[in-house]
Amino acid sequence: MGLTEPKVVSGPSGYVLEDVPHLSDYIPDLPTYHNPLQDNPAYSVVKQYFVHVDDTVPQKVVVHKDSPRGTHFRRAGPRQKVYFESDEVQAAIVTCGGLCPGLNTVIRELVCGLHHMYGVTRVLGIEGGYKGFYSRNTIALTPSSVNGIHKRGGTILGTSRGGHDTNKIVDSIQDRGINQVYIIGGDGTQKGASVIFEEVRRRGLKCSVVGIPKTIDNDIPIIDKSFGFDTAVEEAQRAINAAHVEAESVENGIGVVKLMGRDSGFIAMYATLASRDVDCCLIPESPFYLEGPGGLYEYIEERLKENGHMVIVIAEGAGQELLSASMESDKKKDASGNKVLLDVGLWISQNIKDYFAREKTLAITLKYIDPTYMIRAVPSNASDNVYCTLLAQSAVHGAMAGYTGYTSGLVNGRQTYIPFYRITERRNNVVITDRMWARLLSSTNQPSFIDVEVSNKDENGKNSLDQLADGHCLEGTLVDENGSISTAIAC
Ligand SMILES: Nc1ncnc2c1ncn2[C@@H]1O[C@H](COP(=O)(O)OP(=O)(O)OP(=O)(O)O)[C@@H](O)[C@H]1O
Ligand SMILES: O=P(O)(O)OC[C@H]1O[C@](O)(CO)[C@@H](O)[C@@H]1O
Ligand SMILES: [Mg+2]
Repeated sequence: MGLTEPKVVSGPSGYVLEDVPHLSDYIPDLPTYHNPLQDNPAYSVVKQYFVHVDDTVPQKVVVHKDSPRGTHFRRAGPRQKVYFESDEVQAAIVTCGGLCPGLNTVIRELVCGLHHMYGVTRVLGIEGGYKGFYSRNTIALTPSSVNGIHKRGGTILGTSRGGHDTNKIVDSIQDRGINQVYIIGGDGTQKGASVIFEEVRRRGLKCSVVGIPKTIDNDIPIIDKSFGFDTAVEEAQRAINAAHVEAESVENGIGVVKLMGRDSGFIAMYATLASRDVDCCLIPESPFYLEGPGGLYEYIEERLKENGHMVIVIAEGAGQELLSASMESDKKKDASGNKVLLDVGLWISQNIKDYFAREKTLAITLKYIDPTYMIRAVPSNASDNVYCTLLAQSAVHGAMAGYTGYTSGLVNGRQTYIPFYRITERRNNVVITDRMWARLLSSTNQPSFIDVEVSNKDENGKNSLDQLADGHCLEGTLVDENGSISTAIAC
C-alpha cells in the first residue's frame, strides 16, 4: 500500500478543499453513532452547535475581486454522527520535542473534553515522548488527575527528542488497543505523527491519529500561531526590560538578550515589536555582518553616541554562519537530527566588547541576559489557556467524527483540520520582504544589512506585492558586504 493520496476536492470559482483522511476511507462499513453531545444539556440548546458537513475555512482571507477562491481546510468542531462509542474509546496522549507554555493545558483539556463531552473514561498518558510508547509504562489520566495541571509549566507526561521507531510505536498502539492517539509537538513531531498514521492505515487499524501543533518558535506553517507563543513573547519582555534598565543606568550601556528561535525569528521579532526599547533585532532569516559601513558595530556606535545606551535582541539561530566560520564548529546534531546551535549571545557579546576595546572609540558596559529556557518553561497565560482549550476540544471532535491523519490548527481565527502533508512540507519563517519585518525595521531604525533587489513584476506581469498577498513565493537577492549573493524566498 502506497502513501495516502491527498484528498483534494475542487469546486466552482477556483474553490479547493484540501481534505483530511477519514477512517472510512480504508475501513469499509464502519458503523456510526448518535453524538452524545446532542443529549448534553450544555450543548443541546445551542442552535447550530454541530458543524455543517460542508463548512470549510479559507487559507487566505486577502483576495482580489477576480482571484480564485483558493485553498480551504475542513472546519473543526462536533459532528452529528460519531464513529466511536464512548466505552469503545481507548485514547492516548503524548508530548514530544521541546517544552512550550500550554502543554499541560492541552493535556488537561483533551482528558476533560473526552470525558465531559463524549463520556470517554479510558485515556492513557504516554510518558517521555515517542520512545515512551515502547520503553515506558503508561499512566491513566482522569479529569481529577489532570485538574490544576494547567497552572504548571512543562508537561506532566515528560518529553524527549529522538526515539521515533514507527513499527515499535504502532505495535504498542495495537497491543494496547489504542484507537485515538493525540500527538502534541512541533514540526519534527508532526512528521513522526504522519508516518505513524501511514503505518496505522497500512495495518487497517481503526485508530485516529491526531497532531496538535506545539512550537514556541512558531515554525509550523499554515496555522496562525502556536499555543504558548504569546506567553513566551510576554515572558521575554521581562528580560528585555532588565536589559534596558541595566543599559540605561550606565554610560554607553549595551544590553544583549538572546531569545529562542532556531530557524525562525518570530519570538525575537514580536518581543522587539512589543517592547519598543529594542534598538536592534537579529534573526536567522536576516543575515547580518559586524564590520564596515552598514555593519552592526557602526550602528552600535551611532546609537550609543545618539542615545547613550542600546538594547540588542538576538534569536539563537541568528548569525550561525558567522559563528561556525569563526569557531570551526563540527555541526553537531541532537537526537532528533536538529543542528545543535552555538551560543550566538555569548559570541556577539564578546565580539562587541573586543571591538570597542580594540577601537577605543567608546568605553562600553555590556550585560548579556540569556532567558532562553525561562520563556518556555512558564505556565501559559490566560489567552493561551483559552487557545489550548479550543485546540484540544477541536482535536477530540475530529477524532470522534472518524477523521484521522490531521493536525488540528487555527487558520484565520477558525479551528480547522489540516492534512499532515501541508504541515510538514515546509517551515514557517519570518519573511523579511514582508510588512511585519518592515514594521520592525522602522520601529528599531536598525540597518537592514541587505540590499533586497526584488523585481516588481513576474513573467505574468504580476506585481510582487500581489504575489505575497496570494501566498506565492517571491525571490529576492541578498547582497552582503563582501558582494556575496544569496537568494531569499518570501512566501
Ligand atoms: N522526519 C521524522 N520522522 C519521524 N519522526 C521524527 C521526524 N523528525 C522528528 N521526529 C521525531 O519527533 C520527535 C520530536 O522532534 P524534534 O525533537 O525535532 O522536536 P519538534 O517536534 O520539532 O519540536 P520543537 O522543535 O518545537 O522542540 C522526536 O522524537 C523525533 O524523533
Ligand atoms: O535544548 P533543547 O531542549 O533541545 O531545546 C532547544 C530548542 O528547542 C526550541 O525551543 C524549540 O525547537 C528551540 O527554540 C531551541 O533551539
Ligand atoms: Mg522542531
